[in-house]
Amino acid sequence: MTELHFTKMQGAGNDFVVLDRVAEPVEVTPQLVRRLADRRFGIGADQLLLLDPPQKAGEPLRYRIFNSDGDEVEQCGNGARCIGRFALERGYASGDSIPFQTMKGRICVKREPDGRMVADMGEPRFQPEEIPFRPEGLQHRIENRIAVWKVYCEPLERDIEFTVTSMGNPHATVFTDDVDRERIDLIGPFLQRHPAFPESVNVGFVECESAQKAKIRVWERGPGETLACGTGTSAAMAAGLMRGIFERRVEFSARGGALACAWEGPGSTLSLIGPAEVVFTGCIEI
Ligand SMILES: N[C@H](CCC[C@H](N)C(=O)O)C(=O)O
Repeated sequence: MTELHFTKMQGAGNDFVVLDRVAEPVEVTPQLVRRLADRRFGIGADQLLLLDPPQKAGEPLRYRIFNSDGDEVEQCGNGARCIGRFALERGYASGDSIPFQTMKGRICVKREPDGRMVADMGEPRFQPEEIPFRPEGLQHRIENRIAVWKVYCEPLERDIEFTVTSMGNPHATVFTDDVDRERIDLIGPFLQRHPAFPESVNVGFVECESAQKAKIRVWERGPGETLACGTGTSAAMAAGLMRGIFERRVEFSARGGALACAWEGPGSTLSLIGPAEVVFTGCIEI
């Protein structure tokens, strides 16, 4: 048995177990991820975040993400802010910002004077092959600068419309009049199982209050509904800007807290602003 030191963190209620493998190399298997993420037999988390040494000389530290089901995924926005704060407080960078290498490219995280963290999430992508999304046979219309897809949702016995965005990981965004009444527990798994999403998908539900304000819920790939989803919020803001629904900065209220996104449009990267808090540190026998 060995002792594994961990830090429990959360960003707007999306919670993480963070491991510093620069200081404490440990083999991480899907079984270990599931055990650490288990809310009764383990520590409990939506995702496990790894801070790893650079993969190649001259590259930044590596940031890896595992969903609570043990699968490694490409990106996690709330996790980016948390791992950024974690790495800065451990002195892995001087100043108030730090870059990371992720599975799908480089991101950078910066500490704001008010204590919130800003994650530069890269440029949102919308082409089906970038998601990945295989819309064969699905109807769509072009709204402003983006395709809005339509699919018949058997569990609801009605059509649903969504846009697709990649933030490195795949997202479908459903705009709705009442986010609290949406059966996201039916629509989420339905789209995740749909053959159009060969790598499944995170499904966001957005209720616009104005061009600068919205409520959001996300049925994530992996844990299901989380209290907040950073990449889902980023994908929703990007899709909304392309549809002409949102302006270039939007304040979101998720069930676990407040997030904000700023994006100037295609050709620029999107910023995700929000909290990143340490809940407790500990060690566990593995
Ligand atoms: N469930 C996501 C990963 C975590 C995303 C979320 N927690 C965030 O803050 O972006 C996926 O399978 O792509």
